[in-house]
Amino acid sequence: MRYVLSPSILAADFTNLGEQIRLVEEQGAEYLHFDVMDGMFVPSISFGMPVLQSIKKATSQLMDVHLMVEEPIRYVKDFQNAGADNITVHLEACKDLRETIREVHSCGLRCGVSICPDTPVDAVREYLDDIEMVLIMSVYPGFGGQKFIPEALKRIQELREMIEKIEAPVDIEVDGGIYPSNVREVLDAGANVIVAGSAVFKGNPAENTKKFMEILKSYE
Ligand SMILES: O=C(CO)[C@@H](O)[C@H](O)COP(=O)(O)O
Repeated sequence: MRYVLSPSILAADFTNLGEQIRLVEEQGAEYLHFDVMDGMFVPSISFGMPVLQSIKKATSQLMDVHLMVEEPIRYVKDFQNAGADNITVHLEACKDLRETIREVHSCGLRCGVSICPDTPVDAVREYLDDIEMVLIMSVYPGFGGQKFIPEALKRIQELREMIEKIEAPVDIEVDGGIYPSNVREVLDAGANVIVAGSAVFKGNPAENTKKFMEILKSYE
């Protein structure tokens, strides 16, 4: 299994974004997590296609786009054109999740399905044969800098067992409140893609990424 860090630029210093991205890429972060918020599915509004388009030119990292928007199917092509590689949609936000997954795949992109902390893990079971990743939220989506919800660990374990049973090559990404101090618990539970915003970009992004990468490498 590959273990990957996906730094969430929501916590980055936007006056210095290019440089911050360079620092995390240099330390081996293979993905860049791009949180899109619409003010409807979640209360906050973040950024969209023009920002992704600029970032895409500045790095060779994989663009890991997390759409926290109502009816994300409306925006899949736009984010493909802007440079997305993975598109993750929320199960709770889609009228027709199967159609949304088809739309992501028809754009040639990897598809993730995300679930909020109160959505039963079992809700993703019927999609596991059709997607590349499940994103388990370990905070309520909408804001960076929140505290990790410990119940997420059981949910990760449950999902990993489900995935192993059907032998599907599905990544488990976990997002929210992850730091070097608790990332091992998340990995031990069965996650292999780690999103970290504050823990990477607050302080020294290079040093912070290095710490995460040392831990992730020790799992390979
Ligand atoms: O999607 C979200 C929040 O909705 C996350 O990607 C956060 O951006 C993670 O931030 P930290 O909890 O790591 O600060």
